[in-house]
Amino acid sequence: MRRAPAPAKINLSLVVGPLRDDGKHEVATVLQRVDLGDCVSLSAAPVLDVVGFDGDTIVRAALAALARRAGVEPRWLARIAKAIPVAAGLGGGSSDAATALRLANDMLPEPLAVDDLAAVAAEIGADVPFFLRPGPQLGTADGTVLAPLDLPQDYWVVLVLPDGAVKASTADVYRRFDERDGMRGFEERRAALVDALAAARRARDLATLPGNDLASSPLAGALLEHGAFRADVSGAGPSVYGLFLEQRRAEAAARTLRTVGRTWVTAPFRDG
Ligand SMILES: C[C@@](CO)(OP(=O)(O)O)[C@H](O)COP(=O)(O)OP(=O)(O)OC[C@H]1O[C@@H](n2ccc(N)nc2=O)[C@H](O)[C@@H]1O
Ligand SMILES: Nc1ncnc2c1ncn2[C@@H]1O[C@H](COP(=O)(O)OP(=O)(O)O)[C@@H](O)[C@H]1O
Repeated sequence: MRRAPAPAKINLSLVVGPLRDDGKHEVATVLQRVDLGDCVSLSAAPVLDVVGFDGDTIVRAALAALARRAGVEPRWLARIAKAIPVAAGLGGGSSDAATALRLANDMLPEPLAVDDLAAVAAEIGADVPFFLRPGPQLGTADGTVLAPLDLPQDYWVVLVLPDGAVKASTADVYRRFDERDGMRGFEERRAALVDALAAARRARDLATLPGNDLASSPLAGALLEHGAFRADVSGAGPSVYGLFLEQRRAEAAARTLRTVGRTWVTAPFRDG
């Protein structure tokens, strides 16, 4: 049996552009894994089975796609221990899928090359290839073309999932963006993100990254009032994150915001 963590992500920036012919949007997004995570374990089994989380479709689809690409039968039992809230904009399903792909690929007699594994991941979802890579990444095209970023990691992250917030599907959130005609000026907004990334040497500099074009929340303002140097919605929401320089202030903010929803104090995920 092999086991590995499947960390959540936040989008430190999410610049959205035009709808493409394949139904996805051009984006430029800064993806950062955080230390709140699921755990995925994998063992050899007579058939493909996924246990531990009843609603899983994505780990199953990923393992089936890997087996097809590798020309083998999908003979794995995956076990998911869920800690990341579901449909919260924190990428839990994508992270589970990427972790399962990595573990299963390592068990193949002839593992797929890194690029082939990333291609299988991209078939499963736009966020999945990111979770195959270490460290923060800039995601472009539909989010699956990745480039590593050398960003500060010395801050605390408060996550808030507001009570009663039901996530519209990611597809609906992108559709609403189209209705707002938000894709105007995409090239300029993407260039502004690249410039801000080049300038980000200290944690506090992350405050100058462009925000989230898809979603906004008054909770971001509340986190800033509690001392966050940056706060925004993660992905299509509804989770909101705040970045703090001091653990003490992060914990105080999380305690106060427990009146509006579930909160976590975490930090950038470190490999190894
Ligand atoms: C918004 C983001 C930000 O990281 O994440 P979440 O908030 O869902 O975690 C991603 O772009 C979501 O990635 P993911 O959740 O993997 O999306 P997918 O399964 O590939 O696509 C679901 C649907 O979202 C829309 N979609 C997704 C990615 C993209 N670049 N453009 C889109 O328009 C499409 O309608 C697609 O059918
Ligand atoms: N292993 C899984 N973990 C979480 N969600 C899953 C999983 N498999 C399928 N899903 C479905 O994927 C959708 C997106 O879930 P998730 O990845 O948690 O959130 P998000 O896309 O908001 O980051 C949910 O509707 C959920 O039911």
